[in-house]
Amino acid sequence: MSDVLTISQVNELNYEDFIGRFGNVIEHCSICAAAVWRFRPFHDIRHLHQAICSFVDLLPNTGKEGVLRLHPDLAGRLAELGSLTQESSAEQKAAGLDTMTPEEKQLLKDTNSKYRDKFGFPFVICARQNKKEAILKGIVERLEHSAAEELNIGIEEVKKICMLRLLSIVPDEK
Ligand SMILES: NC(=O)N[C@H]1NC(=O)NC1=O
Repeated sequence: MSDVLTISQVNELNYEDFIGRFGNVIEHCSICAAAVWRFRPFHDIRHLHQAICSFVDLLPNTGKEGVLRLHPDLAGRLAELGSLTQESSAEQKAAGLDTMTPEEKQLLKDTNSKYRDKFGFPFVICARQNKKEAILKGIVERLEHSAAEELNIGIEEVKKICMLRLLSIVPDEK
């Protein structure tokens, strides 16, 4: 199978192959792809994205928190151990998180811990749409929010990450 797919090829995938290709468009959360397979045929990649987002939106808050918890910290332990998923590793690199100074790294680590202590889930941001400076600024600002606000913002970021992961598998035909 080629690296990228057309939407017609997506619509022809059996369940196992669909999960094989889309199981990680939401980090470590293959249930999102499993839940939407029944909605084939998809008109285009946006339609598939919409189906996944609707499934996520229907989760209770505990489920949404769970989705956030499945995300690795940016420049955290898993990154240091080289144990990130391929997708997450590429995204963190795209943001320049692999080229942070020791001071920037420590600041992000400390702020990530504060964030997790306050909200009970990790700070999630679409790394492909933000450079390291914006991420460091963003986390400090978002620490001031309420848990309800952060749950919403975090889930919206997950949806952006999902769209970019989908587009890397099924480039936009327009
Ligand atoms: N914590 C966090 O935001 N992680 C994610 N963000 C992103 O773009 N990829 C991730 O794994």
